[in-house]
Amino acid sequence: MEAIKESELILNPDGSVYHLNLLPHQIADTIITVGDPNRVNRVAKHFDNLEYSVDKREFHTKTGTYKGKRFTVISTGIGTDNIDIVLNELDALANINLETRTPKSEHKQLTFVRIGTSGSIQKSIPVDSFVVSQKGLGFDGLIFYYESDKAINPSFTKAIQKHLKIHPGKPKPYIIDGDEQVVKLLAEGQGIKLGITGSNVGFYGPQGRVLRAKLQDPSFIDQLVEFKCDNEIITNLEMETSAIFGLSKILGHRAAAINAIIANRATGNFSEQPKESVDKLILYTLNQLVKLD
Ligand SMILES: O=P(O)(O)O[C@H]1O[C@H](CO)[C@@H](O)[C@H]1O
Ligand SMILES: O=c1cc[nH]c(=O)[nH]1
Repeated sequence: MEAIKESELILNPDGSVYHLNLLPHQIADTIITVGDPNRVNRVAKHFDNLEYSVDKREFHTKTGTYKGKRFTVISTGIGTDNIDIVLNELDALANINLETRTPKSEHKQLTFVRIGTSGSIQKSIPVDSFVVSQKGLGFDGLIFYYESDKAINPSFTKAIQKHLKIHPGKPKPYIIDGDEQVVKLLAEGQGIKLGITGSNVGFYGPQGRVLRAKLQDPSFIDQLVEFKCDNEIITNLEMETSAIFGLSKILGHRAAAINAIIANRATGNFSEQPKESVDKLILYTLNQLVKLD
């Protein structure tokens, strides 16, 4: 098999992958992703022991065990463009022989779980609640750079493309399923909501926020609120889930996401205790994930 060229799979002088600075033995099979680099320590402080701690740019990584299960927690920074880097480099660590630069003959499936913050678009989902993403709805267009026909949920993607009045200059929206088993496990807790999570390419205009710049389509959030397919609704907006779900499906991994709702866009409220909410979410998620095979 032909080796992947140095310009395509870039390795640092110590053999680690280019942006993450990680070596294959430094990652676990279960990987928690968070947007904020500061959140990595807030997850890893619960570990029984810490094996590795590696930082480069916004990508901070810690690997250790919690209740005997091995976890890696990594910050992705903000946005689906960073997810392209994080998912491809983590997959390379697991599934490419970095010495021969060829894909390994045996596929290793990783499990990705995003622990994030998000804004609810439904009145009925208050701040400080937790939402598990049954599906990711992408406005980013990232997966269309890959062969992704088999990754998308065809009926939901068709339904959202029909429902939304999307300006032709914007990427087409797409919907991807989260991993059924991991989603179910994360949704077990009392009061946890399930829904479709929208991932937008920005925090302000792309999520319908107006400060000074006027929106091309002021009805966008209302259109999202009204969408329903097979009794599933769009619950919340953030900036990474669609790409994590999409690339995981394309690369043969499992993915789920759970978000603390810190803003309610329908009522205009912001959480009075976002840090406490996220810390509660972290502990809940770790305790659920130790039950995973
Ligand atoms: O809190 P994190 O995980 O960063 O997630 C949300 O917060 C950031 C925006 O403030 C975006 O990354 C969004 O997805
Ligand atoms: O409304 C919100 C809150 C957190 N993160 C987002 O991307 N949007």
